[in-house]
Amino acid sequence: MAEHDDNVVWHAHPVTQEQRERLHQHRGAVLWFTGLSGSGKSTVAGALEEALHKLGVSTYLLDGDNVRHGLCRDLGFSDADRKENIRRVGEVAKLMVDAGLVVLTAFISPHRAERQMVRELIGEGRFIEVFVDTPLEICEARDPKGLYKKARAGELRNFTGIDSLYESPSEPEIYLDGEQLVTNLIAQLLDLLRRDDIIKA
Ligand SMILES: Nc1ncnc2c1ncn2[C@@H]1O[C@H](COP(=O)(O)OS(=O)(=O)O)[C@@H](OP(=O)(O)O)[C@H]1O
Ligand SMILES: Nc1ncnc2c1ncn2[C@@H]1O[C@H](COP(=O)(O)OP(=O)(O)O)[C@@H](O)[C@H]1O
Repeated sequence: MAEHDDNVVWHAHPVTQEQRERLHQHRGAVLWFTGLSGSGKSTVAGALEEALHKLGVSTYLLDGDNVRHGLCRDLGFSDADRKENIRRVGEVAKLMVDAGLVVLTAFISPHRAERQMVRELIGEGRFIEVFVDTPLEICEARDPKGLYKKARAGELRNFTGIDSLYESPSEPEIYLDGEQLVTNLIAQLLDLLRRDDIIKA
């Protein structure tokens, strides 16, 4: 892969992030959902986006399943490919935060190192790590896509939680009990966004 070229110079444009944020009447930030497959990332992120949209917040939801159909369609589930997946999504999220959006991302993002990489890329105060903590047994019982069944049968390799590692966040900005009602989880997330002055109280 080509590295950064010294002949490529950053260009500062006249309209700033601050001006875009003023227009949106809220700050730009990323809610980075992480958790096992089936933990509830997409469901909770989708419901939160709906609630924010009703409040007039400009949002965008980046979802692993969807991004892997386009931007990351060339990537699989080896450690190296997962790392590249998260790097690309982190860069896209950064641009969207610069545009002044509240970005929601729903990726397993199983490794601490990659989540830390995105945290540093986005910057403290704008990166909100949301740990959807649902026990493996519950995720496996939910199994909406039948993938755990396939992984247990040996038909799917490197499946997170089965034969590929998930490293739980040690200090997420918010911890969600993935067995609670989705409405309770949304209330907790909206409280956090108001408390951190991302959206208006
Ligand atoms: N081997 C393996 N391990 C984990 N997940 C797998 C695998 N193969 C396919 N899938 C499906 O891909 C979805 C996870 O993609 P992500 O981009 O979120 O993964 S990662 O962050 O790069 O680890 C994940 O979606 P979610 O269930 O929504 O998490 C699965 O449906
Ligand atoms: N808080 C919750 N309580 C009960 N079921 C849930 C909850 N959150 C998600 N689910 C269900 O669990 C399954 C997996 O949710 P999903 O959002 O697809 O997880 P992920 O995106 O983490 O793979 C879906 O069938 C969904 O309806």
